[in-house]
Amino acid sequence: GKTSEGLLLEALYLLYDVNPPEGFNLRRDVYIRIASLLKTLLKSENWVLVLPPWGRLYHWQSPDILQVRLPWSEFFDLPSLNRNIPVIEYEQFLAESGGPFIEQIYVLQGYAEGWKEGTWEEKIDERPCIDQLMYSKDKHEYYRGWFWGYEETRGLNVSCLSVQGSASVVAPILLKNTSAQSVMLDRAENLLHDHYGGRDYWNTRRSMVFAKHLRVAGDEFRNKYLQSTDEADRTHYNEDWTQMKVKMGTALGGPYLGVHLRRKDFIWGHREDVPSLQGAVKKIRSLLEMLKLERVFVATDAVEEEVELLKKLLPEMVRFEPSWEELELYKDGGLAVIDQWICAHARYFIGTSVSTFSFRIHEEREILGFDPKTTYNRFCGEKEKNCEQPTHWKIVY
Ligand SMILES: C[C@@H]1O[C@H](OP(=O)(O)OP(=O)(O)OC[C@H]2O[C@@H](n3cnc4c(=O)[nH]c(N)nc43)[C@H](O)[C@@H]2O)[C@@H](O)[C@H](O)[C@@H]1O
Repeated sequence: GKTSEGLLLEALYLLYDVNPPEGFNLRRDVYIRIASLLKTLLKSENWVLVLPPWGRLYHWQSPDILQVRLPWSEFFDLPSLNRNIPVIEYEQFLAESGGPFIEQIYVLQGYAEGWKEGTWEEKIDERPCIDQLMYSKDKHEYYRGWFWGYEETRGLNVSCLSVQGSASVVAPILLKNTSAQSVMLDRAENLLHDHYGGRDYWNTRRSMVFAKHLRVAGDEFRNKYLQSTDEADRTHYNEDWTQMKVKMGTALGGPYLGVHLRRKDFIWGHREDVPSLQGAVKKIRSLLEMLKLERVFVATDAVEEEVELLKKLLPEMVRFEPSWEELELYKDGGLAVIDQWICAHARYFIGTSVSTFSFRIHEEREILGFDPKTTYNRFCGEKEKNCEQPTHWKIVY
């Protein structure tokens, strides 16, 4: 993207996608990895990240609402993302680049031979594709693919890259690729973090500010049903995340216990680290007593029968139960964000083992300035012998 005099030409576009079965909060983690790759690219060329539209997620199961081709602005605040790295929505890419074409697609994969124990090295090589390609040629020899539900989009060239390493391992390949103006990395979850939990990680994480309309919906609910306001709870939020730096332990949180109870595919595998509903309620009651709290807010993906049982076991529980209009407006993704936002503002939080949904709540509370003791807690399975609690990832500014 440079002339011989070093002048910047038009932007180069980086696109990416993730393995279809992965959920929303795992995808948020992949965004952080890609953002650090983009920062590496920006050191020498003028790249822009094209945000992959949301849609057709396995966990978004509400019937009768169309949840595809959703822009990031449905869930996140675009100006906040842009204070970290240059990003644009896919629709803007289509308008700017003048057509529904992505010039180069690299499908990321592992190495067919695996890697030898004890000899970890970062590497990347163009290799034959291992799995069957999720792209097929149309009559013009262009590649069709999922492309987030944009049926007109085509790829001009598809090849596979075997990778082992952190996100920036791809940078040399993108930088030396002078011809393509748009490059997509598919199966981007194969890249690791450049530096998990470091300053760069946290800057990107802090820039992922939820869309204002979702925060407002969560705040109104806190106020109305949980007697929780930022004033009383000492959880002031700065609209400009670059200006927000709260001393740990400053936040008090609303007078309620926040709970994330991940169910569905987390219990179908009969995992040892996830409690029964009875077990979870027992823990909730003991926490309420210990914390001298009367209210409990529960975020869960439990199926209807389980919710009914929960209501019997824990009649005082408060949940965000959307009206039809609210469901249509916020969609499954927005409702999950509202649940997370309310959990993030609780006096004390307890989540589910290894759920990225719970992890993102931990981070939100870290940003708000909660004492880690009130955040890094999880339920234990009844049969679990050694119930290790979540790691405290301290925020770095
Ligand atoms: C087994 C693995 O689980 C991983 O899930 P995990 O980390 O919990 O977290 P997520 O990646 O967010 O996927 C779980 C999805 O389920 C819904 N969900 C879960 N809990 C709640 C809740 O309390 N409230 C609301 N409103 N919705 C909830 C929501 O759509 C969320 O994005 C997946 O990312 C992986 O792809 C894989 O499926």
